[in-house]
Amino acid sequence: MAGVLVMGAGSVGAYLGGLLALAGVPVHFVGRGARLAGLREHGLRLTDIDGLDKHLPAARLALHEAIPPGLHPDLCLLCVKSGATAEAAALLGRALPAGTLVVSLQNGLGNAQLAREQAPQLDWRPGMVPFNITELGPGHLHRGSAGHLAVEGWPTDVALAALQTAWQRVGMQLELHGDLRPAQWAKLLLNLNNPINALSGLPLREQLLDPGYRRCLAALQEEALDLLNAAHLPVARLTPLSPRGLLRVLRLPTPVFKRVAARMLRIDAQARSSMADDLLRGQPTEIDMLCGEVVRLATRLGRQAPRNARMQALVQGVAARPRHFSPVDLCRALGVR
Ligand SMILES: NC(=O)C1=CN([C@@H]2O[C@H](COP(=O)(O)OP(=O)(O)OC[C@H]3O[C@@H](n4cnc5c(N)ncnc54)[C@H](OP(=O)(O)O)[C@@H]3O)[C@@H](O)[C@H]2O)C=CC1
Ligand SMILES: CC(C)(CO)C(=O)C(=O)O
Repeated sequence: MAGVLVMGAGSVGAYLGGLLALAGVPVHFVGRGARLAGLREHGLRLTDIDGLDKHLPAARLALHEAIPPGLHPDLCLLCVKSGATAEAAALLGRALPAGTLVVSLQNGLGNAQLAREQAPQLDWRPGMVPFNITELGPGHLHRGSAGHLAVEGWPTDVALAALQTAWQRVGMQLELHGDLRPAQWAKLLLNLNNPINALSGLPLREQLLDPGYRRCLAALQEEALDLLNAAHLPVARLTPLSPRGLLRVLRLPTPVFKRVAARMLRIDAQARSSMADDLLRGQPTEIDMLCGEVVRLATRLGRQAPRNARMQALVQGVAARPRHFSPVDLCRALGVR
């Protein structure tokens, strides 16, 4: 590949761009603040749950505070949080040649469309990152769970085919989907755990081992699944269990859950959701793109999503006045038995 631009060199951008750099692709990273400073001082260390441990010294990284003028990348990876999408998309629209393919590797369903509205001349594609990436120290990104990346596209998309080949060289699988929405909804269902994880104050694995938090997750997912069913919107299967099967498994007693969901629990002991990271850093959360999307779906159907709406309000409240919710407190707040 001639080159890739990473817009937003945070957890996802630095990790996935770093893998491309390891595969020999010229990568330009645009970042800011402490994250960029960390990369400049320490370079990039990439580790994962399967034993990867690679270091790219800062001298080998093309790090920028703004998109370098005159850049003609094969494609761009948009890796900013949802609240920064509109601004980043407008900057990309001014800097990149018309027709450049830009993949949104962001959670939720609405980011690619939001970006398209800012810069319609670029070729925006939604993407999906199924695994967790955490910054373990300045410049040190760690993948703490597993899965295949997915992007909306076809094998005839030359830039995507090259991206697929480059990532494959370093063990990262990318699937192309003609319509990504079923996979995006499936990912959103899993992301309904993000606010629970953030409010629990616990690492993901420990939080999922608590039956009260799991009942809250099952309640949020069930509400969303009933609405998706009513709207005739298909949901992809991202895990060995179907989305409905997962509801039953989440409600099992913990010793049985541990056995049945062994693959789902293959998460690093320290990994937290990206929303937990946001709350810890005092940054805006993506709750509107997750529970908010479920509430909007309910409104479109003339129905309600009271539990997702309540969760949205809880996260907004905690962002203003930090606190943690015990499983009992959270079940009570969401009206879950
Ligand atoms: N982390 C994870 O495990 C996963 C995350 N995701 C999704 O991926 C997306 C990115 O998440 P994540 O990597 O965790 O986010 P991070 O906050 O770690 O990274 C985003 C980075 O982009 C920077 N940024 C934002 N706007 C600009 C700009 N205009 N110019 C330069 N830099 C900019 C941010 O700076 P600043 O902080 O100053 O705003 C930040 O450093 C989100 O939608 C998230 O939900 C999906 C799956 C897993
Ligand atoms: C991988 C997962 C589901 C949980 O870490 C995530 O998408 C996130 O943290 O935003």
